[in-house]
Amino acid sequence: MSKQNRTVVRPKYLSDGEVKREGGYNKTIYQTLHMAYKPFLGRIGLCIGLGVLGRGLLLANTNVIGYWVDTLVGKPSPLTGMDSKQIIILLMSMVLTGFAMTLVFRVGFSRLSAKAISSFYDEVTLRTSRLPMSFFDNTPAGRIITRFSSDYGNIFRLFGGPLAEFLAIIFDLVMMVILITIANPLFLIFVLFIAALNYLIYKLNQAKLRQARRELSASRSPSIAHFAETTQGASTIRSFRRQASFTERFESLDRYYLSQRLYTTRQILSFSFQMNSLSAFLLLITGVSSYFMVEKGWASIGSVGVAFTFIALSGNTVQMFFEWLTQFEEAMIGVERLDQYMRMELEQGSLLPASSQFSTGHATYTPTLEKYLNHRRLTEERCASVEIKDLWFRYREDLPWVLKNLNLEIKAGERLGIVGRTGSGKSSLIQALFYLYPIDKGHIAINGHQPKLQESAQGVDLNLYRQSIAFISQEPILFQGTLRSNLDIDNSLTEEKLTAVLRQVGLLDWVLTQPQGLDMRIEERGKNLSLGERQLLCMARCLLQQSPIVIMDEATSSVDPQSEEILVRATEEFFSDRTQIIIAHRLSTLAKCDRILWLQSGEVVALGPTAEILPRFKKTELV
Ligand SMILES: Nc1ncnc2c1ncn2[C@@H]1O[C@H](COP(=O)(O)OP(=O)(O)OP(=O)(O)O)[C@@H](O)[C@H]1O
Repeated sequence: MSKQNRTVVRPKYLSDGEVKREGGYNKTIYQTLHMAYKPFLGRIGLCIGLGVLGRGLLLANTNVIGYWVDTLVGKPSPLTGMDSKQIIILLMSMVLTGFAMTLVFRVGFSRLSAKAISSFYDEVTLRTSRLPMSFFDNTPAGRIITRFSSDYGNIFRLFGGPLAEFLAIIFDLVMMVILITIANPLFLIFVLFIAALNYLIYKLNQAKLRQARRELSASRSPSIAHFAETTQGASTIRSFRRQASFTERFESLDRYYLSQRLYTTRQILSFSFQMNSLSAFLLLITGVSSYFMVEKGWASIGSVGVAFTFIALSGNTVQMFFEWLTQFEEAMIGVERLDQYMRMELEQGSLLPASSQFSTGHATYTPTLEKYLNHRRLTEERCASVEIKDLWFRYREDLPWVLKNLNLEIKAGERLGIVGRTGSGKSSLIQALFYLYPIDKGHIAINGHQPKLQESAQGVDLNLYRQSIAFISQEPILFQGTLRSNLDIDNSLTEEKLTAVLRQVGLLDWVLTQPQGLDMRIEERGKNLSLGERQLLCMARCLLQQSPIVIMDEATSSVDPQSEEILVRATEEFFSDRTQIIIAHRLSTLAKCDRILWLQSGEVVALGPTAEILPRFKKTELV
């Protein structure tokens, strides 16, 4: 397909923005593969040794048969003096030993390689889950999914097993060169000539093939991203009857992907055709030359038989080698794309767990520190104070400030309500409290502790800091799994404790009516539960977390009056000994707050006792 043709298919609203690399691979991928295979190098070396020997024994049969032919026509050979029975036994033993060695190599190598490449996947996951929030804001989910599914699929399809096949082909080629040379060194010239021509054809195609595969990988994610977005918004799309435009967009993106696939397939076919033609041509030359070599007495019939068999076989093997090489390239492009995620800078203050094996320059916990932190809390008190000092906050350097010079102290055990019109910065203040985005100016501290965001800075561990805040968000977040796993994330709580908390939030009767009780299945994002049930479950999870600070972001906006009452009670009773920060659109929920913070365009309009600020806010904003 011509370049022009391919541009026509490209959809006009392809907005995925995948970065397409050109030229050679990123050098870091070799380091990455080395780190993945390092723990297995000894055993892999042993498997490879067995593989080479095994293939050698299987192929050397041809040489033994060649010597046998020479013996039969009366020429001296290494087998002179052996009878047919002994030669057959020798051949059989070589085949059986070679077969057993090849089997051990294939099975052993494939298992080790699969383990090595899975460790790479784990390491990428460890780092990707710790990337800054801005990465997730700016990267469509489909693009991330493609890297972890399609790209990783390409890697595993080769490194997870068939790489042994590819290596076996390489062993065959090496052994063939050795065995041809043993049969008659003159044939080495043919072998080198064949190898050079094959290499030339490969080089002529390599850049085009590599680029086609890269483009193919990059063209997959826009349609997957669009698909994911469509399934998430299916009910909205139906209610606005926008199915047609979504389908059209999907088809357009999919056509783009298919055109890339077609283009790549054509490149591979053209390459295969060139290799096939070359093999046929070379076989003809070798056949004719061998005839003249025997005629001139430069080679025995047996050695010509051996060399001709190998050269005919090597034509196929070389072709297979280059076909595998293109698959290898596809896998390497996958490694390159995942490696890119693995090398990204982590969120400020985030450290890799001590179990991380790859050294990529990211800060990592020591096992002692990790163990120590597992049993630590920021404070053993039931509540904690929050200090916000000269805080300026924005989501990215190129975006405007959303919180401007905020100064505020929330006392331990205080209940603070936050009000403000939509877009005034209420939720952003919560993001800032968690340090989810870098804070360039000012700081926030809990009980006087700021998180340690740089290695050289002072402060407490970021996770320890975050654990001291529990959050009930606008949209209750539940995960696929059981009810129990959603409440007890690290599986450390007793049944009694879980039941007691469910009773507190008024959900126990409902749970008991479920056939599987606490083990009932929760679907993706809790979509098999009502919004109110989801919110109450999040409330229960929050209670179990026992954090000294509890944040509720519009927690009462979408539950029925009865559930709202439970939530209001929960705020007043269950969390009464905690520091509470409440953002509620129903101002009745805020009536029991000690103080109200009134925000407008990211600035403080007023901060004071509820009885004073709430009526002022109502008068100004709700008239
Ligand atoms: N992830 C983000 N990236 C960039 N800008 C954002 C992001 N989230 C919010 N903003 C911007 O920050 C400003 C404050 O938004 P915020 O969500 O804090 O308002 P809010 O007071 O909580 O509004 P609401 O009551 O509607 O939830 C808005 O202008 C919004 O566009």
